[in-house]
Amino acid sequence: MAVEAWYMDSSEEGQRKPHRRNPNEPVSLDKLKRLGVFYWKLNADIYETDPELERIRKEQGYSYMDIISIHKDTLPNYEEKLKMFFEEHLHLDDEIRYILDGQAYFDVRCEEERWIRIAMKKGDMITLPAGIYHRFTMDETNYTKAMRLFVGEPVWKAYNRPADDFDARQKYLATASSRACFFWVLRDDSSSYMVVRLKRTLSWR
Ligand SMILES: CSCCC(=O)/C(O)=C/O
Ligand SMILES: [Fe+2]
Repeated sequence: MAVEAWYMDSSEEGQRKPHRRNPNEPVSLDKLKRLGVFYWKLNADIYETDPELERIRKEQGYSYMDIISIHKDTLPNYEEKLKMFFEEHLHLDDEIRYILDGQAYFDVRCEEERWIRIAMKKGDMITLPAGIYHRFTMDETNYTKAMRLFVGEPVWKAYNRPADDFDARQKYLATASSRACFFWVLRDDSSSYMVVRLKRTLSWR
């Protein structure tokens, strides 16, 4: 089953709670793609030898990887780190995470400034694009083990919002809006003439 995502309610109650709206307002994988968030489902039981993971790493250039176990007994400065992860922030590079065990939430800001909560479970791998505002929290189980991947030498630096002046943010906004426009045309009218024209306008090859 694909990853589940939904628009969050606006309650201030515990960050680890699901914060679904009532009725629930699900978010599709297509919507996530339009935001530049990409998803794979893998078999985490064989991550050490998984040819599918190898293929993705080669294809995407994810040369670096390490594993982080997030639990109060395993992560030094657990509370402080969780507080930091939950601040709305961006990175200048893509954030790539693969859940090997346990579960947790990533929240991403959509174009309308609403929070989308992505429920990450064992076997879920996502990339959050450079420049997207997001945050991370444990859920009520308080445990996850994740593989962190990176293109080249990792840079973990996070910039809390507001961080609008960074090139990565401006680039993100430009590509997200062209992507949204492109998907809109595809949905509205997939006539090849329109699509080709739009690709040209956006300099897409
Ligand atoms: C699951 S890894 C911890 C979270 C993190 O590294 C990050 O940058 C969250 O946005
Ligand atoms: Fe982050």
